[in-house]
Amino acid sequence: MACLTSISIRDFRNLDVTDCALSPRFNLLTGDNGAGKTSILEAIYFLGSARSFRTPNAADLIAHGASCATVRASVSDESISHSLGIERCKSHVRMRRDQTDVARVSAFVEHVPVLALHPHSDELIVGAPDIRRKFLDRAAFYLYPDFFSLYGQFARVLKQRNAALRRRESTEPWDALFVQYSALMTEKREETVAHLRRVVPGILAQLNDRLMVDFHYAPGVRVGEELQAALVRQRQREYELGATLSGPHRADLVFTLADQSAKSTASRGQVKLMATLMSLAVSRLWQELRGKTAVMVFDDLFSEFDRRHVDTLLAYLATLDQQCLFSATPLNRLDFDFDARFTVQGGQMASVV
Ligand SMILES: Nc1ncnc2c1ncn2[C@@H]1O[C@H](COP(=O)(O)OP(=O)(O)OP(=O)(O)O)[C@@H](O)[C@H]1O
Repeated sequence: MACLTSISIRDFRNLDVTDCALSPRFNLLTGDNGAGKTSILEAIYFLGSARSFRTPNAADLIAHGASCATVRASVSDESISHSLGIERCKSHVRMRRDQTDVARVSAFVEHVPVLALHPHSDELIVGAPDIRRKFLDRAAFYLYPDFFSLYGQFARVLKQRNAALRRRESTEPWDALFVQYSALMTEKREETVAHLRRVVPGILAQLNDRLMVDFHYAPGVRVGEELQAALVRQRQREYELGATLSGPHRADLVFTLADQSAKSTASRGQVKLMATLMSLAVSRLWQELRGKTAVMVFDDLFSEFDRRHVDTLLAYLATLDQQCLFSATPLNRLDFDFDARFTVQGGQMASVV
C-alpha cells in the first residue's frame, strides 16, 4: 500500500508546512475557515496528479508574491521509501523522484494516485460532459498502461483534423486515423465503465444504501451510426464550424437514478453520494486490477453529508487499507477514532498529541 509518511509544503497558496508526519490511515485536519485545510488537501492532490481540484489555472496555487509553489512528500510503498516533489512555477513545472528529475507528468503521477472528494465533486453528475470524460480518462489512465499514449495520439489527430477543417482543406489524410484511434479510445472507456458498473453494487451494499443508480457510456456518435458515416453526414456542418462533431471528444457518461436522468431528478444528497460512489469505485478498480492504492482526500465531507451517510462512509473506508485525509471545521461533531489529528492555522499544520 502506498501512503505519504510526511509532507512539506512551501508557497502553495497560504501554506508553510515543514516535514509533517502523517498516519498511513485516517488523518483529520481541523481549522477555522480560511486556515488552509482545503489547500493542504489540494497540495496532496497536486502531488499525485500535477493538477488542482479547484482551479485549472496553476498560477493560482503559487502564494501571492512568491515565484514557485513546492510540495514534497516521503512515500512508503510496500516498505520501500522514496521521496517525491513537485514545484510549480509561473512558467514551468518541475517534478523529482528521489532527487532525480522526472520529465513527463504521466511518469510522475504513476507513483501515488490521489483521489479527491470535495464540494465541487457534484459536477461529475450535474456538470458538463468534459468533467465526466476527464474522470473516465483518469480512471483508465491507471487501469491501462497504454491509455496515456493512446489519448495523446487521438488528441493530436483530432487537432490536425480540426485545423484542416478550419483551413477548408480535405480531412481525408486524418479521417482513417481519427476513426481508428476513436475506436480504441471508445473500447478502453467502455471497458472502464463496465468495470465500474461491476463494482458499484457491492460498494453500495457496503454503504448500506439502496440508491438505484446506473450509468452508461454514450460514445459521442448517434445511436446505431458508425463514426465514419457520421463524418460523411456532418461534413458540411463541420466545415462551417471548423470542428469535428462526432467522436470520443463528444462522449459522455450518462447517469440515471431509478431509470430517470440523474441530472434532472437526483437530490443534492443523492448527487453527492453518486459522486462519492464513483470515486470509491475507481479506487477499488485501481487496487483490484493494477494493485495501486490511492490516497484519498475528503474536503469538508462532514458538512456535505448527513450523520448516517458520514457514519456508513467512514465505516466503509475503515474496511480498506488506504490512507485518508479529511478536513473539518471545529463545528463538525466528530466522534470517530481518527489515527492522527492536526490543527491548521494561518497556513501551518500541527499534530495534536
Ligand atoms: N495564491 C494564494 N496565495 C496566498 N494565499 C492564498 C492563495 N490562494 C488562496 N489563499 C488564501 O489561503 C487561505 C486558505 O484557504 P483554504 O481554502 O485552504 O481554507 P480552508 O481552511 O479550507 O477554509 P474553509 O473552511 O473556509 O473552506 C485563504 O485565506 C485564502 O484566501
